[in-house]
Amino acid sequence: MTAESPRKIVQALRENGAHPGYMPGFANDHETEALPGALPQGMNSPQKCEYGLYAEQLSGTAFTANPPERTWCYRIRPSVKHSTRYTRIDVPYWKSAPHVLPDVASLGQYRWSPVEAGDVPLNWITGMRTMTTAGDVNTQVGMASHIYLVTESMVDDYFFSADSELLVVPQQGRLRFHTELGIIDLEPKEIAILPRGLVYRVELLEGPARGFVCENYGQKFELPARGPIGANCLANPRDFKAPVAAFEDREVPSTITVKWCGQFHRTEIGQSPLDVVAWHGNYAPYKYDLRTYCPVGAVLFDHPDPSIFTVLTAPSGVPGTANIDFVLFRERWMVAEDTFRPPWYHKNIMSELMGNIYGIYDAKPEGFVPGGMSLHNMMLPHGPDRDAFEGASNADLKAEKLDNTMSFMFETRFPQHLTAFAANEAPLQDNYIDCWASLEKHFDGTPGRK
Ligand SMILES: O=C(O)Cc1cc(O)ccc1O
Ligand SMILES: [Fe+2]
Repeated sequence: MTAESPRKIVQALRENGAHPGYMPGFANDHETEALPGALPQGMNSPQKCEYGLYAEQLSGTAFTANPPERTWCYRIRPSVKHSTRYTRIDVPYWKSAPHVLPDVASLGQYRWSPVEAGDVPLNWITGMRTMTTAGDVNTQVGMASHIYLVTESMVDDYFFSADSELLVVPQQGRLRFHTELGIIDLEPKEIAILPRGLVYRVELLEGPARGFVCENYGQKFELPARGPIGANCLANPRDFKAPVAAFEDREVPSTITVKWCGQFHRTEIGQSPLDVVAWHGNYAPYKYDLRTYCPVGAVLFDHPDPSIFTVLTAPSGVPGTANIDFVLFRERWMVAEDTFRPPWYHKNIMSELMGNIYGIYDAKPEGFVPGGMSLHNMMLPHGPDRDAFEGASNADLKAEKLDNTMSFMFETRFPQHLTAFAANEAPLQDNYIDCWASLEKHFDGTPGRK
């Protein structure tokens, strides 16, 4: 086993005190209290709550959804207690769909080098850089992809998105999400899901921090149907961790910024809104260690569709056709015989936004670097670059470990539109298309495998 193996990680966690701050399970019905007895038992709305707390429900699905997702919070003050009306503010780099610019061509194969943070301090809100948008935030379909750059903490400033759930994929640095429902620490090789409507602030633990965000306007991410794979492997439910309750009783002038229908609004509040002393329910943030993802793949020949590597999927309402699939390309053994092992050449009705967390991606040995992104939009051809093609076509097909590699894909059924930032400001690799230019013609009309 390597240093990165799940067994070693679990052992290390035990030695360090076994993460007292998290509860295992995907979309479990959790209960947690930071003060003894704060959580009512057997009912949700007692006439008076323990400690003088207020009961408040956060509904993440329609009341009548099946299953409904909601969480009961027992808090120092109800969230409605804020001191000013909402004031519209500008967050110029965080865009929402529909955002189709007449002078930006989204049709094309695109690749970007890593976006770097400059000298201006950036927090979770000001450092969000939208790369693509798809669908429509108002009708709750589609998504946006972002790069985040964080060089400073939010202190008495809080945020929530009414538009979306955020899937956070760190690539560099460490962040702490102080949320209404508890604290999540996040670093590369982990992901977090921040549900729609949840209030939080983001502290920089180790900077600069950079990563990718998939902003899901639609139905929540869920575990994919397992079909013939059966009950185990891929992302196992127990490896998702929700935080235990943690609250702040802090009376200081604070702000809450709300993303709502693509606009940003701010209100002032006289205290920390992270004042939930106890909660129970199945609508919560969670984190997941990507090293616990157990890949299943070709054990004899051929290359399966990348859906085999789906970590989470957000349904679109059309069965089998996701609003978003979150797909992980991680370390694994390649053993397929008489097979071209890297991804094949293809055109896809879904649009593919990829990011590199670390290492080398097998279809693109050069240019697709950690922190970088690529976009292969709806029905646009792509596949291995020339070196990957020639290398894999002539390789000695012994069992080989693809080691030290982690890339991912946000794959959506909707075409993705570039923002002006992606087209003009981010480090676009203008020569990306050339990576296929030197693919040779091998055909000469005579039979034989060449
Ligand atoms: O384009 C890509 O590199 C992503 C991808 C990987 C794969 O193994 C099969 C299809 C696919 O789109
Ligand atoms: Fe692809």
